[in-house]
Amino acid sequence: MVEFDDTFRRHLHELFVWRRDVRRFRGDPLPEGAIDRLIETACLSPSVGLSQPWRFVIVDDAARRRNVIDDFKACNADALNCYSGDRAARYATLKLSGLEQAPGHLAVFADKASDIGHGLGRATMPETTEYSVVAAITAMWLAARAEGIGLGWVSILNPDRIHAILDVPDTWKFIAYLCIGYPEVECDQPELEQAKWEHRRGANEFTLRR
Ligand SMILES: Cc1cc2c(cc1C)N(C[C@H](O)[C@H](O)[C@H](O)COP(=O)(O)O)c1[nH]c(=O)[nH]c(=O)c1N2
Repeated sequence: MVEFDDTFRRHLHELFVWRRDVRRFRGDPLPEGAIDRLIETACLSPSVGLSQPWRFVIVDDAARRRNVIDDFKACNADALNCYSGDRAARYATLKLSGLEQAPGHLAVFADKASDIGHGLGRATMPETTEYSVVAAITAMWLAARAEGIGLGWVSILNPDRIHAILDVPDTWKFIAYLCIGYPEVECDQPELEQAKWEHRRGANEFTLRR
């Protein structure tokens, strides 16, 4: 039996407050096995029918990393073109990935064809497979922060292109590309809020009572 006391709860809350999406990484490498440890923690996450549909690809190959960075640049240029005026000018100043600096690159997929879990919970909501993978990424994000390691989620990518670059099975759906490394700074405020792109709103704005 494990009990969590008030001190732990306070620290846990601090972990939620101080977890950040990190795009600015220091150059120093991650300790040996750090990404493997994060993956092991991620595998403790809830998953529909205990299907554990998460699939991880540690991307170390320099040519594949370069191709991912090139894809990000192309997608980010396209995204910029979707804005105009002041919003476009502001978008252009944002740093939206740490792909070039991050010592760790980790792609995460959802295996849509796996029999693990025997389909339990997925019949009416097949998208619960993807939800399970996102739950695992969240666990990894927090576990990383607890070790002082920063994680940045990059979605400004073309999923088909990432599939081809990483040469993974067709049944794997691309969920996330994660940059992992030590952050340049720690902060309790989202970078997009600091950049005045958007501000964080409170729970009352998103909660209904019926
Ligand atoms: C599914 C998904 C996809 C993305 C993100 C997040 C999530 C959940 N975020 C990070 C996002 O901007 C960030 O979480 C919010 O701005 C809130 O900041 P904190 O995470 O609290 O620091 C993100 N950030 C970024 O710079 N480039 C990106 O492509 C993405 N993509």
